Amino acid sequence: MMRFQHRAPARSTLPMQGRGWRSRRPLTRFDDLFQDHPQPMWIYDLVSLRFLRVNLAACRHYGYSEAEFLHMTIRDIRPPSEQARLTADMAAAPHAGPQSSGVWTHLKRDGRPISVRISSHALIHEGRRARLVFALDVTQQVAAERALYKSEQLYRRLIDTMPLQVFWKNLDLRYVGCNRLFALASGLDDPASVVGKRDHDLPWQHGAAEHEAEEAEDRAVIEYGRPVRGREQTLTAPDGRPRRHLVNKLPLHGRHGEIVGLLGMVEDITASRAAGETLRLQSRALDASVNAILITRRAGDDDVIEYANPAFARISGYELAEVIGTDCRFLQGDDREQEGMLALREALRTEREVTVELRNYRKDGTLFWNQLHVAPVLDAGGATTHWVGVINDITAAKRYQQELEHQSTHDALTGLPNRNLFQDRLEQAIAYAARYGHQMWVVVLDLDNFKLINDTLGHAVGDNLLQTVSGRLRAALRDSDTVARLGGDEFILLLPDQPGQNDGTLSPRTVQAVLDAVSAPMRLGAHDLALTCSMGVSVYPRDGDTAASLFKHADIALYRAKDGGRNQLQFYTSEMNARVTERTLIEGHLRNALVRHEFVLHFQPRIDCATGRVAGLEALLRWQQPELGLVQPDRFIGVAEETGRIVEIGEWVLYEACRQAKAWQDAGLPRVPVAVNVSARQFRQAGFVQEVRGALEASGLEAGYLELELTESLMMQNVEGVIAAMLHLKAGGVRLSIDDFGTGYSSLSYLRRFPLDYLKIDRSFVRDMLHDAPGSAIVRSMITLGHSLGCRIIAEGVETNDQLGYLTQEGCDEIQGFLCSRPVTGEAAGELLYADR
Ligand SMILES: Nc1nc2c(ncn2[C@@H]2O[C@@H]3COP(=O)(O)O[C@H]4[C@@H](O)[C@H](n5cnc6c(=O)[nH]c(N)nc65)O[C@@H]4COP(=O)(O)O[C@H]3[C@H]2O)c(=O)[nH]1
Repeated sequence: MMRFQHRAPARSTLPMQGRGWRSRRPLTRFDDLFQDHPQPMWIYDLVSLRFLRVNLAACRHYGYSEAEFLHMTIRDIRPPSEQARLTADMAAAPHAGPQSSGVWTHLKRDGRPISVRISSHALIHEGRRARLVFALDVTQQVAAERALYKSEQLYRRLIDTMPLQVFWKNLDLRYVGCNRLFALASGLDDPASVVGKRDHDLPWQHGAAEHEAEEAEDRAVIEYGRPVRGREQTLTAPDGRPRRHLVNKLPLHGRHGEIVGLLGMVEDITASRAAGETLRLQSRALDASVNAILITRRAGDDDVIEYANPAFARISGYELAEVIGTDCRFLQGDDREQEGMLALREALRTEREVTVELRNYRKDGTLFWNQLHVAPVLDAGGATTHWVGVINDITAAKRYQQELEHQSTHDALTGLPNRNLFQDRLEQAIAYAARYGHQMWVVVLDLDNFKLINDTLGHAVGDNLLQTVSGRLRAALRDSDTVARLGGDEFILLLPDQPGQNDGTLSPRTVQAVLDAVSAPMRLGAHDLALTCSMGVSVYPRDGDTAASLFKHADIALYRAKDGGRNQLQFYTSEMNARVTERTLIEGHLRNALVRHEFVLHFQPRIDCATGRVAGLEALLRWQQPELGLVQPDRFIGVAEETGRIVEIGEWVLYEACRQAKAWQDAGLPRVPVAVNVSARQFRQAGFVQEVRGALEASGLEAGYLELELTESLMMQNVEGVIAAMLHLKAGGVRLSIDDFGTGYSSLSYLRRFPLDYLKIDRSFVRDMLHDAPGSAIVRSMITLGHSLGCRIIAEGVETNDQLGYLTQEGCDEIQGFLCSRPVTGEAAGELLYADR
C-alpha cells in the first residue's frame, strides 16, 4: 500500500474555516485522517480542475496511483455524458461551504463505471482555491434502486396491460391504487388521479345506488374476509353504453395476517357474452333448421362427422350419437358411383364450395334425394379445417319432376309410353338392331268400331275399355317389347327380334297374344263387349330403316287392314303405297272439284211395296274427275270427311237435290221426296238447319219433299243436340230417316226420342236375311221396331225377288235396290218418274 510519501509542509492543507487560510502549521493528524479515510477523497484545483491531493482509498477504488491522479483533472474520471453536467455543476457550486451534488457516474482506471454520491467542501489548498471531495460509492445502491424501479415499472406495466380493471382500497374504502383500465372506467385518465378517492368521488357514469351497493359489498369483504367471486353486473360505461362485468374481490392482508384493504378485479365480459349469445342463437338456428346440417373434419381419407343437427336425424333416421365420429359415406350405402359423387369429390379435393344432388339412404334403407351444399371452413391462415354440409331432402321435388317427366313421355289415361317416348325407343332399337343385324316389328293397332262404342256408350266406358286393353296388351307382351298409345284407339307395338324368327314374320304366338288381349270378352259396367282390332305391321329393315318410315309403313298397312273389312292383320307391302298415293291424289283433286263443277248427282228410286210406284229418290253423289273418270263415293267420301271438304260438298248436294226435285215437279212429274245423305261433320255445323232452310228457299221446293238421311252413328253422338236440331228440321216440315240402321249401337230409349219418318235397314241385313233364321228374324224385328216407333221401313240393297217377297211379307213399306233400279243420272231418274205417272 502506498503511503502518503510526498507529504511536505509546503503542501499542507487548511480548511477555510476555523484556523484561517494562512496558517502554515502542519496538521499531521488531519493528513492522516485524510490519507487513511476509508472513503475516497481528493482535493482539486477549482481553476485547473487538477487533482491536488488524493487519499489512499481513492487510489484503491479508482485504480490510479497517486502520481497518476496528480497528473489528471476531475474531468478525466467522468464519462463524456457527465461532462456537461459537471460544467453546469461547477458554475452553480457555492464558492464556500459544503455542497452535496448528488450521484455521479465516474470511471475507474479500467474503464468500469461506478456511481458515487459526491459531497464537497471549498478550501484553500496551498494557496489555491480548491475543493475537498468525498466520493461515496453507491453503485450497488443505485443498481438496487434501478432494479426496484424497473420491477415497479414492470408491475405497473403488467397491471396496465391486463385486460382487467384492477384496484385496491384501504380500510376506509379509499383507492390506494388501480390500473389504467380501471381509471378509464371510472372516468379518469390517470391511475394516480384515482388514489385517495372513494367511489362517489369518481366521475362514473352510473349513480349513487350502485356506489352504495359496491361499498357495502367492499365492507363485507373487509369485515368478514369473504371474497366475492364471479358476480356479474351491468354498468354504464363512460361512452354511455351498458357493459357486462364479472366482479371478483379479495381481502388484502397485512404482514401479520390482518386485513388492510381489498383487491378488486373487474372483467368486461360484454364481448364474450355477446359472442356467447351469438353462438347460442347460431346453435339454436342449426338445431331448428329444417335442413340437415353436418360439420365434418378431414381425418386421413375420411370426412368424419363432428356435428349433426336434429334435422339430420329426422331426415336420415339415424340417431345423432350413432353418426358422430363416423365418415359420411354411409349415407350412400353401396350406391357410390353417382354423378353427384364425382362432383363432390372434386370439390373436396380442390377445397371449393359445391351443390350436388345425391341418392342417399335412410337408416331403414329407403332412398331420399339429397341436394347437398358443401363449403369449406377456413382457419385464420386460410387452411381448410372443416366442411359444412347442408342436406336438403328434395325427394318430393324429385318425385314431382319424375312425375312431370313421366307425364311428358306417357299417356295419362293408360300409363303407357306416348308417341314421343315410343319414337325414342324405336330409334334406340333401330341403332341396336343395325349393330347386331337383328330385325324387329312395328305394329300399329287400331280398335275396330271404338268410336262407335265411345259415342254410344259414353266416354267413361270408352276410357275404361282403353285402360283394359292397355293392361292386357302390356301383360301379353315381353318386357323387352314396347306398347305405346298413339292417341284415340290407336296403339303401337315395338317387338324386337323374336327368338328363332328371322323370316320377316311375326311369331303366331305373339299375334295371337295380341289378338286375345283385345278380343277377350270384356265387361265394362253394365256392358258386355267383344272387340276386334286391325293391325298394320312394318318390319325393320325390310320396310324401312328409320323410325319415320317404319311408322309410316305400319300405318299404311293398318289403313289397308281397316279398309279390307277390319279385324285383320296386314303386313306392309310396297303395293300399299299405291293406295296411299291414290288417296293423296284424291285429296289433291278434291280441292278443286267443286269450283270445277265435277260433281253430279245420281238418283236411286225406292218403291212403295204396296203400290209398286216410286215412293222417293235418293240422291247419290258422283264425281266426274277428268283424270280419274267417274269416281264412286266410297273412294272419296271418306277423304272428304277426313279433310272436312264434305261440309261444302254436302251443301252443294243439298242445293242440287232440292233444285232437281223442284225442276221435276215444275216439269209436271210425280211429286216424290228426294233423300239426301248428311254426313256427321256437316250436320254438326252450327248453321246446318239454316242451310237446309236456305236450300229449300233457293229452290222453292216444299220442305215436305226433302228427306235427310242421318246415319245411326251420327245420331248417337251428342244425342240431345241432335234431337234439338232434328226437332227444328221436323218443325220446318223436312222428313228424317235413319240410314244404315242396325250397324250402330242405337239405344232404344234414344230411338224413341228421335222424330223419325223412315228407318232404313242396312243392306248387309237384307243380304244375309234369307241365309239363316237369325238373319230373317233380325229383319223382322227391325220392321216391327220401326213400325212401333211410327216410322215407315225402307229396306236397302234389295237385289232379288225373294228378298222382295220376304220383306213384303214382313210388312216392309218400301224397298230400294238394284232389283228396282241402280242409281241413275238425273235425266234418267226424270224418265223413271215420267214412266211412273
Ligand atoms: N250392293 C248393292 N248396293 C246397292 C244396292 N242398291 C243401292 N246400293 C248402293 O247402296 C248405297 C246406298 O247409299 P247409302 O247406304 O246411303 O251409302 C252411301 C252414302 O253413305 C255415301 N254417299 C253417297 N252420296 C252421298 C252424299 O251426297 N253425301 C254423303 N254424305 N254421303 C253420300 O256413299 C255411300 C255409297 O254410295 P253409293 O256408292 O252410291 O252406293 C249406294 C247405292 O249404289 C243394291 O241392291 N246392292
